[in-house]
Amino acid sequence: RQHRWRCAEVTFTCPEGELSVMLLLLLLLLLLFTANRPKHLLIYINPYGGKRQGKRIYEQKVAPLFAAAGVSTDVIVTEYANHARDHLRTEAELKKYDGVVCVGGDGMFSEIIHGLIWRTQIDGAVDPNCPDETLQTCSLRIGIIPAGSTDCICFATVGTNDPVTSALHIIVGDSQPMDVCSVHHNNAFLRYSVSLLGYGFYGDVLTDSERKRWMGPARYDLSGLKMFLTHHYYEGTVSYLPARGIIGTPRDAARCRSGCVVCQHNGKLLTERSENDGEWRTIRGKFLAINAASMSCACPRSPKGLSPAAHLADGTTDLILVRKCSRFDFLRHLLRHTSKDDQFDLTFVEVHRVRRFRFTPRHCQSDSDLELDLLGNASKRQIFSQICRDHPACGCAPAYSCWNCDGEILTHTAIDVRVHCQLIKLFARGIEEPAVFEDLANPCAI
Ligand SMILES: CCCCCCCCCCCCC/C=C/[C@@H](O)[C@H](COP(=O)(O)O)NC(=O)CCCCC
Ligand SMILES: Nc1ncnc2c1ncn2[C@@H]1O[C@H](COP(=O)(O)OP(=O)(O)O)[C@@H](O)[C@H]1O
Ligand SMILES: [Ca+2]
Repeated sequence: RQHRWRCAEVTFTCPEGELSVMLLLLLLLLLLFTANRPKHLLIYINPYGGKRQGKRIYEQKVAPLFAAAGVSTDVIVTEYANHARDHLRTEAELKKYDGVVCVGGDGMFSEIIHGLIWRTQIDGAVDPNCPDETLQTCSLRIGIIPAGSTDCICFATVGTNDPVTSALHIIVGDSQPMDVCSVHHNNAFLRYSVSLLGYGFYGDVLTDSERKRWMGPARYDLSGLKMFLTHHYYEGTVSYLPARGIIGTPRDAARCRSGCVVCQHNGKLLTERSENDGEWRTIRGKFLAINAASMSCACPRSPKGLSPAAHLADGTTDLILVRKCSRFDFLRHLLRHTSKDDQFDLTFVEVHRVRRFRFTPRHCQSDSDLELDLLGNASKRQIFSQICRDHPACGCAPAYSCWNCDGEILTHTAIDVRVHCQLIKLFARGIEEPAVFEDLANPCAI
């Protein structure tokens, strides 16, 4: 609640008519030319997200504010999934606008960035399929009016999921840079991600929850419980390029806040330096979850987020590996998403701040890789007998999961992920620290 903004009317009185006209003109000029306020916005509403209230939220809470602030709008209510993405990619006359706004959840935001980033690369003659290309930054800012199920991107950039607050951040023209991960497979582009890329637990929760969409946001709670009880683990190899020379670690007590110096420092450093600096590291094992959090992923379900010290715009993602453990231990880890305890202070959890990572599930590894896994001299048959011992009930190879990519299912399992520092900008300013009242002895002075 402390991050909520509200409108207020202030009446100024001025004894002289001429002076009041001058002040009014000055104010109008300031608003027109000095502030970075948007004047014309392209708005996409997902009528299908969250509790299906997107259209009502926009019409009742947001449109009147835009009108009062003199912001003109072109509004499109989407008619099908990927409508907004495809419109932005091919049709939208982007030159007319100062920004694009989505009304919906993380899935709707994802559509917008896919449309905008794709369009920017094609216009700039950059090949989005090449994972090593330096992507062009998008010039249009993006606003989010939360009307989805988790709304983690809004919560982690504003501090609250409140349509009025988000509308006011858009109106005053705030600007918050944000990192974007590109996801590729064999030199083919798959998706972009800004919040959570999760394999295993979060991939399974998402797949199961999509079948329960009729339940609205509560679908995640039911699927979360079901997947917790199912307790699947997945084998594979994770390789990563640690972020070197940057300030900040995933275990810091400090948080990414408005005007974050870590983002400013690392952003500058990483744009100047070749990202291939450093050595790749490899980890093989059995995991309950592999999560990459490019921001804290804070949301009402997890107010600190999956990686509380992650940064919005530092050019890195926090790679969290939760190794196979008992249900009880996994529950301890999950409960720490919701409490103040350090969720990484567990023997089966490790976290690395990285610029790039790859994952290959066990079933995609070549035979020679598999043989190497088992001390070099194990035959393929021995490897399969190992698998069957782990799954006595079904006697088959272990199942494989999918990736949860900002709440969208990604069925490719073997992926190559690279962080693009500050590729997009939001109409936000990061989470503001609560005001510190210094003059407590004299509250009137405050
Ligand atoms: C037994 C106690 C369990 C407590 C678990 C609490 C877990 C909270 C995790 C929050 C993760 C947030 C990451 C955000 C992901 C969103 O992008 C994604 C899509 O959002 P939207 O399009 O708005 O619906 N949401 C999810 O994947 C939901 C994950 C919920 C898992 C329980
Ligand atoms: N008009 C529409 N009909 C059906 N699906 C849509 C429509 N517009 C957008 N979508 C899709 O709806 C999905 C969920 O959207 P989102 O806004 O994230 O809501 P939620 O937070 O409830 O998941 C996204 O995959 C998006 O592409
Ligand atoms: Ca980041």
